[in-house]
Amino acid sequence: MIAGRDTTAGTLSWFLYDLCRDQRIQDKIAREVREATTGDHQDVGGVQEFTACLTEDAIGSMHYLHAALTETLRLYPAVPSDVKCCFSDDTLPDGHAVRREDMVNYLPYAIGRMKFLWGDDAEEFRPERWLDDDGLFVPESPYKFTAFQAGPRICLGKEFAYRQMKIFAAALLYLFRFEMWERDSTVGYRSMLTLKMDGPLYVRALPRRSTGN
Ligand code: HEM
Repeated sequence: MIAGRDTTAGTLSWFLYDLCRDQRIQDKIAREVREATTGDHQDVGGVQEFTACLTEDAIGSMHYLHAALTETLRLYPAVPSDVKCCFSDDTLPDGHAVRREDMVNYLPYAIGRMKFLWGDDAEEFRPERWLDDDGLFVPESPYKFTAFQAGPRICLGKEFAYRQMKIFAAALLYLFRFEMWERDSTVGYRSMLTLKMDGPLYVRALPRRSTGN
């Protein structure tokens, strides 16, 4: 339940929060979703007609949405801290010696915000950092972007999670524009097994097509 549900649900909450704080990015994703699905035909009807346009190809072509979800996971990794147990005496890449049965924690939350890895704007939500000059998504090494862990025990549901989140986000952003209920309000986090918000996220949902964006 935690692996498959709290992770994606929590990530989508942080994603919505990020988009409420930057309407430019939100509108850009909504445009990409529209172009990839219904194109110029803006009046496809309701959610059922829209989801019929969400083909494999359409979802696969949403590079900016993919980048925005990845950027959300960089800043708000669903598993913010992960613990491992050493099978044998070893030396970590930085020269640190560990002994058999030592516990080692790594912190995707901290790693995702390190300036020496991500640049001076590491704390900024900027999906563009994941795109090449043609707007195509460029993945990072899982040893740098650690939200899904790395190596043989990397998250088994990673591709499924992206697909699920992209479908959900695309439907929401095609139909609605979201803004914070109280302008400029912020939320903090509670670090549990997964990264939770420390309170409710109050947002306002406005029908998007009537806004022209
Ligand atoms: C945003 C979504 C998700 C994130 C960030 C995430 C992250 C992770 C992380 C960090 C681990 C490694 C935990 C550890 O062993 O220390 C993991 C493992 C795993 N995840 Fe996910 N996960 C997500 C969604 C999902 C979904 C949707 C599923 C299933 C449909 C899933 C299935 C699994 C499974 C089965 C493992 C264990 C893999 C193994 O030990 O070989 N995850 N995930």
